[in-house]
Amino acid sequence: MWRRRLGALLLRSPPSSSSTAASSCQHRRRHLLPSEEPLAVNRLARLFTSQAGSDGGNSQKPFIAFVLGGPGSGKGTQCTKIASDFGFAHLSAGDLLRHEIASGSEKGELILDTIKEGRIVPSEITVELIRKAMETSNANKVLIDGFPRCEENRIAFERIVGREPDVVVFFDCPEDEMVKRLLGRNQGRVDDNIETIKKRLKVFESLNIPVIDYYSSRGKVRKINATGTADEIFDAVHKLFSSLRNLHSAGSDEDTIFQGIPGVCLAIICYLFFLKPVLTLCRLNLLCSNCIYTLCLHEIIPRETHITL
Ligand SMILES: Nc1ncnc2c1ncn2[C@@H]1O[C@H](COP(=O)(O)OP(=O)(O)OP(=O)(O)O)[C@@H](O)[C@H]1O
Ligand SMILES: Nc1ccn([C@@H]2O[C@H](COP(=O)(O)O)[C@@H](O)[C@H]2O)c(=O)n1
Repeated sequence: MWRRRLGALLLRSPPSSSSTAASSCQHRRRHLLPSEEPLAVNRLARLFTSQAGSDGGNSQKPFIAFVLGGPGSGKGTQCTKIASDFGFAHLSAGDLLRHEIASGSEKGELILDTIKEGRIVPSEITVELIRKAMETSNANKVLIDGFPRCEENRIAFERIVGREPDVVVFFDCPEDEMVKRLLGRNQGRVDDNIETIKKRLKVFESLNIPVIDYYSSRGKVRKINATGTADEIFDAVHKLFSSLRNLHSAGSDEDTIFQGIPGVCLAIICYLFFLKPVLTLCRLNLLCSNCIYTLCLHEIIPRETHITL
């Protein structure tokens, strides 16, 4: 796997088409034409890609945004807009669970009872549905809406999917506004009644807020004020995602990422050639053992260690 990653680091990627508490939780680029490639880059690329496999698919890990907020804070509404403007696949944990009920699966009854009670479905079930949906979508940018709802969800995702999110978007909305929105939703949901809504709000406070706090401590949370009209909120969301896209051009359809050129000389050659900054592996500007270690063991170099010239 790390070999594929090494290859991806130096190869140009082709433009892609646009594309309350559960029982368990309660326990708490720019394209280089081949002929134009500078010699040094060519050599380096060969060095890495001679070992790299080609799977012909989306070998990049997807950019993952978790979208959190209380019930009725507008997560689903905003995710639809984000997906449409930024080409994300929108995976709603609640929708996946409701589809599972509708499919007549043997887990359906347990899921329905749990949703009616406003509690959280066992993480293994939800994470497996998300994992399958991610695999099916094969998207390079994924919004996971309404997940993780508790620490158990979060830990199960990290274990089963083997990833942390790139960013966590938190829609911050006052309770009375959320209740008003849910009571007016009119989509026939079994949990849009005042009794269940009160339970969901309690679960949000007791189980979901700690997850948001956890990701805050890791610098991943971007809080959005979720009051105002959906369009007003989306203005802020749009700004946020525009800046994320610029920061991590991962998955951007227009920009080809060219990253991972080790060595300041190569980075300068690339800069002159591409007339744009090139990401380098580390501040030492050498393909030193630390970078190799990071590549091999973690398959990806943390974005925080990338620098632009
Ligand atoms: N900014 C807004 N102002 C008023 N109503 C809104 C706003 N955003 C969404 N709504 C409405 O509020 C209701 C709940 O919105 P939405 O389904 O997006 O919330 P959610 O956070 O996904 O809820 P849940 O967690 O229950 O799925 C919907 O009827 C939606 O049309
Ligand atoms: N990670 C999750 C997400 C949702 N649920 C259950 O589904 C209900 C509805 O979810 P929405 O995101 O559509 O509001 C929610 O109240 C939970 O019962 C879950 O268990 N785990």
